[in-house]
Amino acid sequence: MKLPGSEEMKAIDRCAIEEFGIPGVVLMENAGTGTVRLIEEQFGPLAGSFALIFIGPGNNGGDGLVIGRHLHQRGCEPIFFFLVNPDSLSGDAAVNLAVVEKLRLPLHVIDSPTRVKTIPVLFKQIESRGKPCCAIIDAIFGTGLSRNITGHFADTIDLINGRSFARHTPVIAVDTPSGLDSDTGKIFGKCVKASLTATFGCAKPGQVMQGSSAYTGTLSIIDIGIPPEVITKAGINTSMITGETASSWLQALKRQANTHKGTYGHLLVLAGSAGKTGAAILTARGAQYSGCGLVSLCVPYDLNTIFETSLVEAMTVPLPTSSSLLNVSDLPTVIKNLEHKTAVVIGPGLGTDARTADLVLYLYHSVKQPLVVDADALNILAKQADQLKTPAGPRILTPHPGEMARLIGVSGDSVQENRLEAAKECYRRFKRKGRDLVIILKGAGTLVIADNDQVMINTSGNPGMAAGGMGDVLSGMIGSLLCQGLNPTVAAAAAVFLHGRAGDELYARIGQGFSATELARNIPHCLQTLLRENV
Ligand SMILES: NC(=O)C1=CN([C@@H]2O[C@H](COP(=O)(O)OP(=O)(O)OC[C@H]3O[C@@H](n4cnc5c(N)ncnc54)[C@H](O)[C@@H]3O)[C@@H](O)[C@H]2O)[C@H](O)CC1
Ligand SMILES: [K+]
Repeated sequence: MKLPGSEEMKAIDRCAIEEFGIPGVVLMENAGTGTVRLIEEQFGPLAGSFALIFIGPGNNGGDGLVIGRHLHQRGCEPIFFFLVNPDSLSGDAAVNLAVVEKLRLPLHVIDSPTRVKTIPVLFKQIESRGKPCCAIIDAIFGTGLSRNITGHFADTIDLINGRSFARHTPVIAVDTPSGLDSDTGKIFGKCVKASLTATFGCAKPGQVMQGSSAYTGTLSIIDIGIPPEVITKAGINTSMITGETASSWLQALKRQANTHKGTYGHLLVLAGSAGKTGAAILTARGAQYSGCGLVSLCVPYDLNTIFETSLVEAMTVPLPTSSSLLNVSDLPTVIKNLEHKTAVVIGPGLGTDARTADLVLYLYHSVKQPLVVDADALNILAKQADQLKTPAGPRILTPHPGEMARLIGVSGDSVQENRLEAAKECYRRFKRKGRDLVIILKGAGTLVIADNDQVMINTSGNPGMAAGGMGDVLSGMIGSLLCQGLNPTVAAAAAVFLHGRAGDELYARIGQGFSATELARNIPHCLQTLLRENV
């Protein structure tokens, strides 16, 4: 499902209107009627009630005028609060203003902080007539918002969010909550907190970023009649990873009768050190439970017994000179064990000792197979970010925000403030000509950036997964999907969704507090469900 940014949405609008001849006022009408239908579906019949509709300066306001007119059609009285002088409206919004004026629907001009203060009194007067308020409609700003919200606009948003009246009345955001940056999910100073967002044509990247759901509430996409050819023509490279897309990708894992464990690949895991053997064990379990044929681990010699007793199905290669951590002195043994492997995972629980770092850097450059680089291996790479040469094969980097900060040399806060930009910067820094690169920025709304700057935003996952070990399981799952034949981009994106969905099933069933081990154990059931969904 495509996620056009604000400029791409404008181009889609223009294309629908100018190339395909669909009048803008028709798109606006569809936006309005679609929103009213959604309100009725979600909140029941509207007759005999009233709605407050906040109108802004642009076409978002125009949508609000259409919504008000159709509420009127349904016996719900629209009370328009214009945050600008109505005469300043132009284009399709002005067309709809003229209709509202001919219908003599009530409107108030609230174009100053003083007038904003009169809204609670106005509300009480309207409510005293005995009708309930069915909705508060935010048609102030949409994708045209371009700077921080100030003045009476800001006061109005504060009023909507902190109102003492109609506390239980749903706030419906038109196209997007006013104040939310449709591209990044950042807030332009203030932002409406909606119960429901009716967005037009496509969802926008900022609406599905980490933390955006606090402002969008339930996000519902309204079809306003934009032909799919227009969306395709727009060449949008940001999309959502949904159950539907993951299910279609995962069909490739369906097993044929005449197959054996070798059919499903052999993953080599380079992970673990004294005190952090669990990370390596979780990586192996993530691989095994997502269907990898064989899993082998190169581990420090002295820790081998721990792995052998913990991982019955996996094989271990105790590295002779690595006592408690992986040591570059064992490179010949590692190189020998790379033979006949389908994919490699390096990093979980490795530590960042100089002897380990030398091994990581050598393997980052020389491993021909797809290599998943996670955890401490990322921290080691970060120290050499500018010296890295072209690697011998595809690379999948899986940083959490802190590791991302180290990889691109910024603070953790700035990564979280603009996750999309951080992930793109990381991609630019590590991308080498002729080599597949995938960057996964983990966290709520995990981002997957792959070749040709294709950006995917994950829609599965939940706060119950904010616990140690979850990333280790994911790295094994990516390695496993690579071993089963998915290409690096699809393996990364499908694993990210499957990982989050496995967590969602546990979160729904037992709430927070489940472990990474339990999540890994839940992968087969989750995979089975997704494989069924596509049939
Ligand atoms: N295909 C579609 O998705 C359709 C979308 N529609 C709606 O149109 C808006 C986008 O309309 P636009 O006029 O470009 O922008 P806005 O309505 O969001 O208004 C922006 C308006 O406000 C000014 N402005 C920007 N920032 C600020 C600020 N901080 N303070 C004050 N004023 C600000 C700016 O100059 C603009 O004039 C889209 O979201 C949909 O709701 C169509 O109606 C149907 C097709
Ligand atoms: K809005």
